[in-house]
Amino acid sequence: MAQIYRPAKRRQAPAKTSDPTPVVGLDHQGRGVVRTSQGTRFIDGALPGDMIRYQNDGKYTARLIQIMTPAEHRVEPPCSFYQQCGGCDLQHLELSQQRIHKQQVVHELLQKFAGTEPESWLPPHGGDAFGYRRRSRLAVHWNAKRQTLKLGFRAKQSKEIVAINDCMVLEPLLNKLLRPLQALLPQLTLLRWLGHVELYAASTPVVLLRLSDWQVTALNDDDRASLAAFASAQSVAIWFQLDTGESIPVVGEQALPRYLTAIETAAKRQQFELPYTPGDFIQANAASSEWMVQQALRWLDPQPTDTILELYAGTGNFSIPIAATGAKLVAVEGVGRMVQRLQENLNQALGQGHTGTAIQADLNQPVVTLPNEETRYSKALLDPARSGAQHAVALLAKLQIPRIIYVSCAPDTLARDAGYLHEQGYRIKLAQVVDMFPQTHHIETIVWFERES
Ligand SMILES: C[S@@+](CC[C@H](N)C(=O)[O-])C[C@H]1O[C@@H](n2cnc3c(N)ncnc32)[C@H](O)[C@@H]1O
Repeated sequence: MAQIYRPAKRRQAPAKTSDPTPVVGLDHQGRGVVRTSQGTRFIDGALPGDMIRYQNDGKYTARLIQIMTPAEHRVEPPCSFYQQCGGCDLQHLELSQQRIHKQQVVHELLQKFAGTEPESWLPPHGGDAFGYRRRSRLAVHWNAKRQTLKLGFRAKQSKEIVAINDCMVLEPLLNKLLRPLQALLPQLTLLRWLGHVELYAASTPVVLLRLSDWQVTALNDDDRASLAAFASAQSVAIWFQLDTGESIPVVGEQALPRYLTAIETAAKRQQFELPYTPGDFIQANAASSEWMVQQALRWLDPQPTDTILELYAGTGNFSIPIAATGAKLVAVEGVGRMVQRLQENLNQALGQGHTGTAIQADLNQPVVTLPNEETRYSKALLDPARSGAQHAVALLAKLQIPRIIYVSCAPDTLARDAGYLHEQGYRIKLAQVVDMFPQTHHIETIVWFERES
């Protein structure tokens, strides 16, 4: 009989637990940093000032095994899901220190990757520590064999779903929907097409069910009755989102929900209610967003003589307050249906004779053509997604726009883009962190660039 050579399976040596090691930093993803003769390691849950033991679990990462001496600003995380849920990864750090840390991260990334730093910082702006999220996406997993449902958030560093029935950062109105939703979903035939659930709490609360491979005509009477009973008991509207990206109201209030934006000057405050389609972007934290819009507008200082270019405009959170000052506005957004909504919002909020134009363009393309290419813009505001605005900042620099207000939700891409603007002759006059996502490592920053003449 032929003998087949089989190499002995290599046994992985069990990971070694480190000696007691001091944590010396906190990175922009909220991970503690240790430095040893073998290199740097990033460790979830560790804080600068902790003395810890850890085990390596990746090329640059390690797992926290024991906190031998806790850092001065370490606190007991109040959420019972903290150990498993990947959501609020800075709950173990005192809130005021979270904000100091966020500013420090942006400062260091700007120094390191942009080779520049702001001439001044304003202290971080903070709002409510909990109960602030008015928009959230919940992952769903239905185990048909066991007939069990998981509705919640992804676990730390994993695709696993942690079932959550109480989330401390959700607006209470949304938090109270979690248990009833966990009871509702297993009753629905359409559960097998359900990809995820989104919750919105701006005007009418909305539950959006994201369905894959599904036809509206397939909604059966039992499902419709269950959804209607839920919508009525919980005072919510239920919407479906289809593969096309289109969202449709199914039961409950059929009109579009609305979010608020405003412009405030010493003389007056003007508030606008902007319709939006569930599934499209709205800022997650209503109070911080409203504050941020005011701050960005104070720095932008729109005047009726200005022509302002706004990039990544969404449905008008900044655009409507800017155009309300009488400044001429060209607002660019990538998603076609949001551009349409933005133009309608401008028309409805500001009435006849306003000077706001919404246009569609993919700002991730290296070349973006704006209408009336000869237009001289006096100021610009941009608010990109996490991937930043690599090509868009090149456009702004090419147009030689004297003042740029950059609203960023990702400090690493902000630093990259700031580096480019710095090379093109811009300085950072002022910066401020807005704590839009307390308890998490996510960092929102407003940065004011001025072009050296
Ligand atoms: C962070 S949101 C800001 C929206 C708006 N400023 C607000 O406060 O509601 C980013 C916006 O950029 C849009 N966007 C993302 N990628 C884009 C692209 N490649 N080109 C143009 N717009 C894009 C998104 O649709 C979204 O509306």
